[in-house]
Amino acid sequence: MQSKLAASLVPIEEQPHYAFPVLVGDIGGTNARFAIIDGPNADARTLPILHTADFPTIDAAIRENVLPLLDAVPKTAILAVAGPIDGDEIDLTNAPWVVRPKVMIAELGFSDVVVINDFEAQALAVAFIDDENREKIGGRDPEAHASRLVLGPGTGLGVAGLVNARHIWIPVPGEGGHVDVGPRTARDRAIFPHLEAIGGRISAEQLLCGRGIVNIYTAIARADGRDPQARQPKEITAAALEGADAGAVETVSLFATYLGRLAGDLALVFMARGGVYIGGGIAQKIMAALKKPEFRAGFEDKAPHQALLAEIPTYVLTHPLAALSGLSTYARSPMRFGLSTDGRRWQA
Ligand SMILES: Nc1ncnc2c1ncn2[C@@H]1O[C@H](COP(=O)(O)OP(=O)(O)OP(=O)(O)O)[C@@H](O)[C@H]1O
Repeated sequence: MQSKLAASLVPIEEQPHYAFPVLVGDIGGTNARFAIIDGPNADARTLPILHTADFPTIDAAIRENVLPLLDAVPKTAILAVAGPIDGDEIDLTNAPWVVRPKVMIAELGFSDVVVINDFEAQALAVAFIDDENREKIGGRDPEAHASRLVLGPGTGLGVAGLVNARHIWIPVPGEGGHVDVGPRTARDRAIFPHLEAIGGRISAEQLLCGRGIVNIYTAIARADGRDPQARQPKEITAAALEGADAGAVETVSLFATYLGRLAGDLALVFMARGGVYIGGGIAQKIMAALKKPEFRAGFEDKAPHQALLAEIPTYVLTHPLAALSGLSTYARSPMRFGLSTDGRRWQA
């Protein structure tokens, strides 16, 4: 009775319908991942991951390395991008690509192009996730219909909420990766002056992404009076997991603490009793470090709300292509989601 009422409240003309084949794409600052869905009941077939730096434009990447692998030109493209969607030319925040849906329709042969935020796509994935695709790190069982939160360090730091209302899941995108962060402990107060302020402040993304790992590592060295070595994020996390370099070990420990603190703050904002999910490329690679006490301690240490946070479960998303899986579920059954396509859908 209740679900019939809910369905009747969603005007049918507001529920999009997509023609197959549908190409789904997750376009990050470093990696571009695609999958093709041939029909409403077909499995998504994932295509080889491309590096954005290897192609001058997204159109060249699709024309040269996606379309030749397909039996037919996709009718629909649903793309998730790391960047604000405002108009017909969508710039990626951390890469030189520009997504031009009108040009894609004219030159690549698509009839329908939808562009959403990449963490909105992660939120779609979290709506119907199962235990196989997540690893729990602390907390009680989630409340099935309570709000959820997904955040993920990658090339940048993405954040989205996921709210259940009127029996559908509504992703809430935002720029939560750019909130201010500040020092709490004496050690933080020694390290923070050595972090570069941008526009007079330190934002979460300056600590919680690939570049952020390097920033923490460098600031620790400077705080300790050492010249920092130039190292890649993956070299620092590999050295930390081997226990080979004290600066690297502390970097990953602080990264886990800072990620836990931010996740806890945002869980309070969303009252995320449905669970907090850590996506992005880095979390899966440092799972062992996130399972140590620092992450949950940072998450729960929120007086006067420690008891509330202690109950909220945190997970690492272990699906290797979570955003694509969310986009695929959405392409097949958009009516299960409250995803607005206003200003984000272009049709031939
Ligand atoms: N083992 C590792 N440890 C730490 N950082 C890593 C590791 N491997 C890759 N990275 C960093 O992860 C980042 C890439 O993350 P990801 O794979 O999520 O890419 P992306 O989807 O293109 O990013 P985004 O969606 O944030 O733009 C790069 O900054 C890279 O240096």
